[in-house]
Amino acid sequence: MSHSYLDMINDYRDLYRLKLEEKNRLCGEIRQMIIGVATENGGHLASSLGAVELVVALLSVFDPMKDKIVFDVGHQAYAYKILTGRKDRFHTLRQWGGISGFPKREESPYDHFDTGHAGTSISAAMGYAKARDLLHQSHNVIAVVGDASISNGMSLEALNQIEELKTKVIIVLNDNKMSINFPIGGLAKHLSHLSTNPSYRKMKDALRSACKNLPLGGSLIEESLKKLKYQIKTALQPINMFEALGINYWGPFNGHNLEELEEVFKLAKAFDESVLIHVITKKGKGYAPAEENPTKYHGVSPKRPRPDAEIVSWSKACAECVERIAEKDKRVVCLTAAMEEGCGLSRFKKRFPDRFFDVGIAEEHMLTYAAGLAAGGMRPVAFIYSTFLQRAGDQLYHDIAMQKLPVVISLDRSGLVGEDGETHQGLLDIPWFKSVPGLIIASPRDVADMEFMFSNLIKNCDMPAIVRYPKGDAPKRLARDVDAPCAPWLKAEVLRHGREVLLIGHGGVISMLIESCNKIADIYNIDPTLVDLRFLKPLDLETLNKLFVDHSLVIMAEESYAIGGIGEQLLGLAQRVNKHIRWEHMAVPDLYVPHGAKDEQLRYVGICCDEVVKKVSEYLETAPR
Ligand SMILES: Cc1ncc(C[n+]2csc(CCOP(=O)(O)OP(=O)(O)O)c2C)c(N)n1
Ligand SMILES: CC(=O)[C@@H](O)[C@H](O)COP(=O)(O)O
Ligand SMILES: [Mg+2]
Repeated sequence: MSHSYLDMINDYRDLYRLKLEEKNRLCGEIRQMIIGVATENGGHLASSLGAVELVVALLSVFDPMKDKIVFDVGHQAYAYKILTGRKDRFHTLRQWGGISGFPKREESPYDHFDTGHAGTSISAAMGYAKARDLLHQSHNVIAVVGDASISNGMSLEALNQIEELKTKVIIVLNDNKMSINFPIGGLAKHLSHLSTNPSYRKMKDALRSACKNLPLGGSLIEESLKKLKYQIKTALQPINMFEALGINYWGPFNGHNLEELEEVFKLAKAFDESVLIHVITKKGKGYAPAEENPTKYHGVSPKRPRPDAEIVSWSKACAECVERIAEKDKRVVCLTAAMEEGCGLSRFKKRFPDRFFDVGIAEEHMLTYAAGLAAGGMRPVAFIYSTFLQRAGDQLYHDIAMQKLPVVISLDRSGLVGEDGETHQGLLDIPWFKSVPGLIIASPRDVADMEFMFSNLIKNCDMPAIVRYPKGDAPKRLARDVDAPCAPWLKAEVLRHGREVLLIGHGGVISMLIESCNKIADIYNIDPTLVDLRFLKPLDLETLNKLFVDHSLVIMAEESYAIGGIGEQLLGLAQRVNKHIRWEHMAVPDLYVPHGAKDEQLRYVGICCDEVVKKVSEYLETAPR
């Protein structure tokens, strides 16, 4: 499709040149660009398609060169990127060295706040607004937040404070009646009440008459705003949570009607208090498959050769493993924080609806709810991405581990995650949680060990535990004879008995270390030893100390930050038993790993076979032969 209007304009600054009808056509062209690039590169298709008119109207009324527009999660901001100077680079979306899939300050002066985790936009906008007031500046601050993200704890904490802060923030609530799946809870019901309540008709009429005075400005607008406030208050007699918190509520408006949106944004710009503008949009708008199935098209994967049907994802394998245990053990319940599909739980939900809980975007609540379930005699398994567990660190420590409650955290997307980039990497779970006393941390290399670990944890262990695994496909059996049993509980497993060079790893790096052993043997005629730690807490020091004594070079690899990694902990132990040992820790350095394919990220941080071989060659150059 030719992009005549998109070609006609450089960026948002040229929007004023387009008539309303032309702007609507521009929205169609922007949609086509988003569909084309996200289908190729992967990305958040449905959310961005639903926010096109919202973005065009915002950029027609506000100037992102001075006004601060903060997106919540930021996965709906593709049209914003296209219209703020990245139209010609949009085809590099989420690719290594390309533009990020989320707003990123270092990428553009128009991106005012880095986002990726839900619930941050209102707090950040309030900070921007208060700074503006204290510095006697006069720009506008706008938070764009979805109907599920506004239910996140952080959003509610911010909404609670906003009235007292006596500063003006414009909140655009983008209500498409969807999270990734359907939104849960009382707030979702309240929003649908607000969208359908007839008394809002009166308010919209009042808003419309106030808009008529806009061009005149001055005292007339003052007058009509005063009248507007009174009419809104009377119109909104039925409880409205935002009004109850002292926040002006306007809406609902049609989030695909450019004229209506621009009108209300202009009024909000002239208004002298914080206001929440409730807009109704369709997730996936303009692309029938995404409109029909916004869950499936929330995030689309980059085009890659189809893995063979045999291969199963870690998420699916773990969920099905827990499902089999739940068949026999009625105490087992599964929890997710709005990530049912991502964590592979849809089948569990269908089979055990009474033992499945989607708490919404509420990780903190999920963990302490799981603690209560465990205290009450259940065996909760909380499925959560490593990056999102960062939100619930204290709940894991204070509410679960300290009370020794048997909650199992099924920790998905641990390690490097690929195209979502910095905000979604799973690199902190080991440094943060290996210090939690009494917590078991398991890191299986294959499905066989994962099943052994979940089964033992749920059936025989009254301990809090994490089972961590990476994004992507799970090897059914790796370095394991067909009918060989799993290694003993809490023991490390020597996968290859060799000499001089010792490779240590766990979870997703084991297959790379196996490949490295073969290369080292071929090139240097050295037969390395390879150990799978399997358990990161407690560590199997008995096995490890014996190995440290007998080897002179140790290369320890893990997809975790080096600082606080297991490799850092083991170094001290190794030097105690063999002060001549040479130690190499292959882990993520002290930096944020940008978006791109996972193998590009692994090479960038040096967790790869070539790096292992290089370290062995450097060692051989100096080691006495
Ligand atoms: C703290 C946190 N938990 C979970 C997620 C995963 N996530 C990304 S978008 C999303 C749904 C957001 O729904 P909504 O705010 O309504 O935006 P929409 O996608 O409908 O436009 C979720 C759960 C996240 N980004 N951050
Ligand atoms: C925006 C967001 O946080 C989620 O959509 C996340 O991108 C899902 O990640 P996966 O694609 O790995 O399930
Ligand atoms: Mg939504």
